[in-house]
Parts: sequence; structure tokens; C-alpha cells
Amino acid sequence: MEVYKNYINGQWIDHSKEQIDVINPATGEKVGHVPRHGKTEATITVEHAHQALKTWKFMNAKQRSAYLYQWHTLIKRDAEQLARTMTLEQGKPIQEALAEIHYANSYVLWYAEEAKRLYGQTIPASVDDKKLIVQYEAVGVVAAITPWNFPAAMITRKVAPALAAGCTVLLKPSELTPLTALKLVELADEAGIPKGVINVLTGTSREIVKVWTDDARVRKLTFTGSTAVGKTLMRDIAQTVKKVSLELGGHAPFIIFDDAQLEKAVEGVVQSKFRNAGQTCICTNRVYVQHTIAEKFTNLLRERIEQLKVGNGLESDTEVGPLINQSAIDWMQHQLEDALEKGAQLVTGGKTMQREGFYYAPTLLIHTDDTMSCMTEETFGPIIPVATFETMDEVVEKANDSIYGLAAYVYTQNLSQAITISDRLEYGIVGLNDSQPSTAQAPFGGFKESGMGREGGKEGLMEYVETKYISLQY
Ligand SMILES: NC(=O)c1ccc[n+]([C@@H]2O[C@H](COP(=O)([O-])OP(=O)(O)OC[C@H]3O[C@@H](n4cnc5c(N)ncnc54)[C@H](O)[C@@H]3O)[C@@H](O)[C@H]2O)c1
Ligand SMILES: O=C[C@H](O)CS(=O)(=O)O
Repeated sequence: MEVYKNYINGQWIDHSKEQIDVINPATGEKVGHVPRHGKTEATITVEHAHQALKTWKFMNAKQRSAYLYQWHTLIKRDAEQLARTMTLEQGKPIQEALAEIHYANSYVLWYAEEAKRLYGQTIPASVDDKKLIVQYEAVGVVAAITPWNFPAAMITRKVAPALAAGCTVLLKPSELTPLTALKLVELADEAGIPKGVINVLTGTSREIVKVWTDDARVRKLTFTGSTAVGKTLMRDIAQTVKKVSLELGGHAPFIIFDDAQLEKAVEGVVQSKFRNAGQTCICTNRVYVQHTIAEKFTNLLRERIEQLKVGNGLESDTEVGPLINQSAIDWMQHQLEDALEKGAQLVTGGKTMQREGFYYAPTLLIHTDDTMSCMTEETFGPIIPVATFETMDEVVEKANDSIYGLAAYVYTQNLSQAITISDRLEYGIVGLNDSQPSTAQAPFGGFKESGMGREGGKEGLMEYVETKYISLQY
């Protein structure tokens, strides 16, 4: 079993007296352990990132870009090994893990390119002897906190734009899936990214992050995780008025009109719902199908769900892997029982799989309504509840009646209907006949309690800059 260290100021260190075990969700076995660091190491990392900023921020953009290109090359070289590490610690099927590595690496490539295009502007003055200049510069030391469900992409989606803008980074990955993060940082070190520019700590999250949120030298917090923790961190950073990006929870509605290509819609639901065993922030969490096609849709969806291969992610034909831990299984059972008690009908699934590890059968519920937990609270697992609707006005009201506003999906062949509903949905991402919208060149993020700020695209780079206006009188 591999023993991992943390990376501070270009050195691999382990000052901890305790270790954190990393568990394979497919078997329940230990696959590695990492240091349990805390306040002391968190304080040391801030000092090193602050010192490294003095050089990295003022390095020319082409040179920063070159470092990112080299990191991209090394991630591509080691993609298979990184994918295997990810499946061992997170459980997702190996093909999904490999796809995530390439997706994660697409952010490194995108921001290697964008690093050279952080253009400023000059503004025509209203007097004869002035030049008005606007430039964008690195915000400074960035604290990046990431979740367990995408152990690579959630990291590069933050670290790549931060480095491109000239920031230095303090990274704390989830204690459930730290190994992929540590291997990505090994490759950043191999790419020659100077010491202190990226620092990664594992340990007691609250302790480490509180040091970073309290320290005035940290000028930006970027957090991906639950809405509850995001709210806590928002309060903490208020004391030092840090810039902040929050990528939080979701509860995606999937709306199917009766003119939709039904087979495509069914495949879209399956792809969106059961990717990462339903453990993604933009997974379909509830389906609204127009009442005239509900029975046909349900039958097609049941057949497709019952074909899904559930198993260990290392098996090449596995389509749905385990959930991350026992708590996730317990939450599935809670949402299932709650729905059944309130009148839902179980069509397929609704049980744990009798094998080692944290497996839950892909589950389809019908006759659901908004009193049920699965229709309002983030499921983050392989349960899909289906409800019906009659009109667009009705389904828009239902879809928008949520504290979340991250992703929504609409399947229809009627262009006017598609554009009208897209304008009315209160969501940061709308998939129109598309269940897989995420890509590095587009801004990813949500409305309401799904967060603030964007990751990816031009917007993703601007999250790591300050705007400076220079008024030149001559
Ligand atoms: N919007 C997005 O882009 C996006 C992407 C992935 C996941 N998510 C959301 O993340 C959640 C699942 O991830 P999770 O279980 O890792 O979330 P989480 O909030 O439990 O943990 C996220 C990170 O915060 C750390 N953390 C937890 N409690 C903390 C505290 N009190 N102080 C400081 N740090 C703390 C964790 O160690 C982890 O690194 C879901 O709600 C999902 O929707 C959102
Ligand atoms: O879980 C959240 C991720 O952001 C989903 S995606 O990989 O970006 O689609």
C-alpha cells in the first residue's frame, strides 16, 4: 500500500503523528494513507505561497503558460495510472475515471492558452492630457478546497486558472479521495512549477481551512462542495473580505416534452443520472415527463436501467460503481423509504447489493410529488424519481421551486418551446437535448444556493484577477 506525503514549498513532508486511511468503496479495503496535518502546517503553507507570489505573479505570461503546457503533457502521459488511482479511491468505473482525467487535463490546456490572453484595455479619456488604462492582475494567494466526487477535475478547474492568472495556491482535497490530487501535484513538481506556487495539505479540514480563511494574506477562497459547508466558509471569509467562488449543491430537473425524441431522452436521463453512480452535482435529480408519454417513457427507462452493469470500477464492463461510503447508502435508503411512505411507486431497484463495498441498485420511482425528500433534497446517488406535468407554465414553476439553480435539462424538438423555457429556467446551466454540457471553454456554475462565480471559459480566469485602473496624466 502506498504511503503518501504532502507538498509544501517544493518539499514532500509528513509532520503528522496520525494518518488518514483512504478506503476503496468497491471493497471497503484500505488503499493508502495520508498525513493528518493541521494548524501548524496550514500556517507554514500560507507563508511559502505568499513568498512565491512575489516571483510567480510578475513572471511573464508566456512563461507561466509554458509551465501549464508541460503539466498538461505529463498528465496526458500518466493518464492511465491516474485513472486507476482515482477508481481505487473513489470507485467510479475505470472508463469514467479516464474520461475525467482527460476532462481535468482539458482545463490545464485551456488555461495554458488563456494565460497569454488576459488582455487589458485603454479607455478614451474625456480630457486631452490623460490615458485611462485598465489591467488585470493576480488576486494573490488562493485557498482551494475540493470535494471527493471528481478527484482530478475539481482540482485542475481551480488550480489551472489560478496559476494562469499569476496566483499561488493552497490546496486541500477531500480526505476521502486525496491520492489523485497528490499525484497531480507530483506531476506539477515534475513540470518544474516553482516551489511554493502549489502547496497541498491533507488533514483535519476544519483546522486547516480555518487557518487559511482567517489569514489576511489569503486573498481568495474557491470552494467546491456542499451548500452547508459553503455557507460556513462564506461567513468565515467575511472577516478578511476575500474574493470567493462557490460551486455548491444541485438538484437538476430533467424536463421531457411529448414531442421529444423519446429514445434520446431516455438515454439522456441514464447518462445524466447514473454517471459516477449519480454522485455528480449536475446529475438529473428529478424527471418531469409530459403526461401523454409518461407510461411509454417509464417502460423504456425501466428496461434501460435494468440493463446497467453494477460492479467494481476496475472491471472494464462496469457502468455503475459503488457509492462513496456507508453514509451515502443510508441516505439512499432514507430517500427511498420517505418516497414510498408518501405514495411513490417503486418500479425497479430500491435495495443495496449483497456484496462487499457500498453498492446501491439503480432505482426508479414513479408517482412522486414535491413533498418527498428525493424531489427537493440533493440525492447524490442512483435514485431517479419521475413526476408528470401537463403544461410548460406548470413545469417551469415546479422546476424553479428549488433552493438550487445549478443545471437543468430540457428535451423537445420545438425550437420556440426550447428557447422560451431556457429563458425562464432559473439555472446556471441548461442542457437542451444535451445531458453532458460540461466543457472547459464554457462557464460552469449556478444560481441561488448552488453557488457563485464560474469555472471554465473566460469567466473562470477572471475569478482569479483583480482589476486595476491606472489614470495617466501627461
Ligand atoms: N457545483 C459544483 O461544481 C460541484 C461539483 C462537485 C461537487 N459539488 C457538491 O459537493 C457535494 C459533495 O462533495 P463533498 O461531500 O466533498 O462536500 P463537503 O462539503 O462535505 O466537502 C467538500 C470539501 O470541504 C471540506 N470540508 C468539509 N467540511 C468542512 C468544514 N467545516 N470546513 C472546511 N472544510 C470542510 C472537505 O474536506 C472537502 O475537501 C455535493 O453537494 C455536490 O453537489 C458541487
Ligand atoms: O460534480 C460536479 C462536476 O462539476 C460535474 S462535471 O464533471 O463538471 O460535469
